[in-house]
Amino acid sequence: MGVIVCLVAIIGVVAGYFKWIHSYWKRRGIEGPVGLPFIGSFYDLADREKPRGFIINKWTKMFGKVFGYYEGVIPVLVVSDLDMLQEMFIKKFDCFYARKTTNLIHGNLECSQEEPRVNLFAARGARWKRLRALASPAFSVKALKQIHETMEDSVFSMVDHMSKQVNGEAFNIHEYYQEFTYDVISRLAMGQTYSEQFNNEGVDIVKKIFLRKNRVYPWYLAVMFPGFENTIKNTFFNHEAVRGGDVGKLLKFCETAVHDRLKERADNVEQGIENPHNDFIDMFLDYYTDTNIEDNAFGIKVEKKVTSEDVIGACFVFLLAGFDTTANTLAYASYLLAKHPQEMRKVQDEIDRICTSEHISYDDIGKLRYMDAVIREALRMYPVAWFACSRECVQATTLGNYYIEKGVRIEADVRALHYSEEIWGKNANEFVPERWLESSPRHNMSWIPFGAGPRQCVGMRLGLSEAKTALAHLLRRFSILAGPKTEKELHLQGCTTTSPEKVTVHLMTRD
Ligand code: HEM
Repeated sequence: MGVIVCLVAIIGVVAGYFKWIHSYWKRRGIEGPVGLPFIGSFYDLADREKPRGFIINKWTKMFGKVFGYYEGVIPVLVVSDLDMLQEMFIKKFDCFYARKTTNLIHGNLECSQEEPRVNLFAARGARWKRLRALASPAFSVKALKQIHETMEDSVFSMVDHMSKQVNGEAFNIHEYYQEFTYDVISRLAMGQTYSEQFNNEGVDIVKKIFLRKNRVYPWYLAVMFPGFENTIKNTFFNHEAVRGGDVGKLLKFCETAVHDRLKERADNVEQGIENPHNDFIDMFLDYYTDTNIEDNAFGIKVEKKVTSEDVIGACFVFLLAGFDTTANTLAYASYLLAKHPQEMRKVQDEIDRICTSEHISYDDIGKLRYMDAVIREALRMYPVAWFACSRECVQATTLGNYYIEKGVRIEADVRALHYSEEIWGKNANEFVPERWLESSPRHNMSWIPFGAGPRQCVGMRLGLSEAKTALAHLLRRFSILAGPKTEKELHLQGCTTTSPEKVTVHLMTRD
């Protein structure tokens, strides 16, 4: 009897504690969904078949431009107020330099003992600053011009593969884009020598990583007990939601590539051969050190040095980020163009006018204004990485009239911004590339598919030039058309980025 009373008392205290935690927003006069006991809204937001962006947007419609929910015990504020976002992403970056982590279960991301292998996407503070400084040169205009030929070669290969579908049955064009973007990033980042589309084992692995489920017990534990995230990570290390399964396979692949390269480079030095600069691994390894790096405090100059763990982390994140986002962007743009043949012909006319030789140069791509408008509009209607447009408060401050405590996580409702009639007018729900050709001024937080501020997507220029080069070559030879099998509405999936399950179109020779 005594044991039962004790148990009931403990359960009562624990339940009371969680209930109190889940009154955080109410105590501050901020509305929002309370969610389930213990896990808050985590369950709703971890449905692979109903991406979180849609759920959050449904709540914005109910509660307004600023509301709060709970990810387990962590209070999360959702914002679609333009000025508050400007403050968070740009003006008060020093208070929000950490991204809210929703992709892997981590230890302390600022501590190299807990997280020796951190990557640019997840890193925080001084570690992030150092990795960003190392990565940025690879994405400069100069660097993109240098790699344009390699990327274009992968485009030729993609168009060749796709041409087998010409004038035939409807097919899933997304698969071809996934092969293409993985090919490009493997060549740029990992030193893959030739195009290997439809022959690359990595594609299946990265596809599965993006389709992982978050409704798994390590995640439930991590959101209920965030203070023990490192212990949870170590206890369930080999779980597919942590560092096992396909994540483990991809990490192993990057690990082998980096260790092999280190050996190759050491051999070169011994034989007096100059080390090459073939890919991102070489670029990073130019700054290699085999001693541990102590990052300085945030804001202080950080030395440009990397460990092998840093390079493995970089390869991992580039393979993932470079693959999925651009393939999805291409798939969405193709879907919209297939459904809007007039707009597709306008893109084709522009390509015919500007791209007059066999190769399409980086500079030609920059002149395709209508194409640029189409891609921007596709990313407005289908922002692929809205989960990443988030931050964690690392130093208490205010946003607008709201006091924000350290540890509060903040998420932009990108869909609310991108579909706002206040911003885009009455036709916000329609595909209208022309809106990008007008010079009407808009708040710079109105369109944030690449995020904003110092942590804006480092690969933005690469992703855009890749998507435009691929579409320019494809549409110059073929037309993408909708047919009876084309989806009326795309089925979108994913717990992190938002991918279409498939995009079914026809490819036809041009009249
Ligand atoms: C159309 C394509 C792409 C889209 C829509 C996209 C979107 C995004 C978004 C929304 C963020 C978060 C930004 C923020 O927090 O403010 C991000 C970050 C990032 N992206 Fe992209 N991305 C794309 C292509 C790429 C490519 C091609 C690469 C690399 C090869 C890449 C690598 C990264 C990395 C490393 C970060 C983290 C940057 C940091 O925290 O400093 N992305 N991306």
